Amino acid sequence: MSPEPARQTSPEPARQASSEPAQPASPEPARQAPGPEAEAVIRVRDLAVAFGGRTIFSGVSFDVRRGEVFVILGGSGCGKSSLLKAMIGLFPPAAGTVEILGQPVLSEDDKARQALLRRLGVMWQSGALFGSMTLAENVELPIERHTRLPPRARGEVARAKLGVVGLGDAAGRLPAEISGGMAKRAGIARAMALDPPVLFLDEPSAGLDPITSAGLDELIRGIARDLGTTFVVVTHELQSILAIGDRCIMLDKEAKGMIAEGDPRVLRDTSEHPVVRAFFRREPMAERG
Ligand SMILES: Nc1ncnc2c1ncn2[C@@H]1O[C@H](COP(=O)(O)OP(=O)(O)OP(=O)(O)O)[C@@H](O)[C@H]1O
Repeated sequence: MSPEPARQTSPEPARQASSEPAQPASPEPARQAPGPEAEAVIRVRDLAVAFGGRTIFSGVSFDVRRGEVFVILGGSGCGKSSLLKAMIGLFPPAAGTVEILGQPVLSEDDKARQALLRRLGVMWQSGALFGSMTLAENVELPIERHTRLPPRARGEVARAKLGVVGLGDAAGRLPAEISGGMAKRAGIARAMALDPPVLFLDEPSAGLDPITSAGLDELIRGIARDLGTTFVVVTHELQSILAIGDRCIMLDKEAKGMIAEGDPRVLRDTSEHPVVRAFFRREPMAERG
């Protein structure tokens, strides 16, 4: 796989003059998001998902641009995880198409489909590590399955990936010997094992305390910035959305579709949609329906 072009980064914010009062650290990205001119690495068009005749959502269309952190958000049960699964072709949608890296995810050509899947890294919310294997062995698994690298080289790649997520010293530990935050990091390292240009993360902060969650957000932003990886992240953690998201879409259970798209900070500050406002401002919603 050819290396991805480096992410365009914004210059560091100017240092404050010493006479200015210290500002609290902003949770918001201090970097330039890829603009509309950036290539779309994912194109979702008119997507609908239904289970047993029940439509979860329909008419969902958006692009994910190269190098951005794209967030799928919305309340419980609106179909975020189902959208993620449909995007990577785990099941056929009721309608619509998804193209990733210029290829349809549900290509009839099985070889092409497998080759595309190999280029996508996925970390599931429930994506537990294998308990009997060390972290390094867990990360080695996809390398062993999909490459012909000899064991020693596999081990080196696995340790390098663990180094990227700050677990270089924990390569020999078992999952039971590490914290929940470390396990998420190890899951990201495993998802990165084959250097995917696109990483999908399903609820990465679920079950983490706010400080550990903020550390994970930093990691995601760092990988996007330094390696140019494109992220698609499902989450309903407001802090995370504002910290990592370049752009987002919001799904809604009642609308059975998308109710907002854009920069999450702009949506927070300007959206007139009652559900979007309630979500970003943590306002209670009146009963709907
Ligand atoms: N394989 C399936 N078969 C039948 N129904 C399903 C299946 N997967 C999901 N659903 C239903 O689809 C709806 C959306 O589920 P989904 O998990 O995609 O929502 P979500 O927004 O990710 O929710 P949460 O934030 O609670 O994880 C739910 O009503 C769920 O029960």
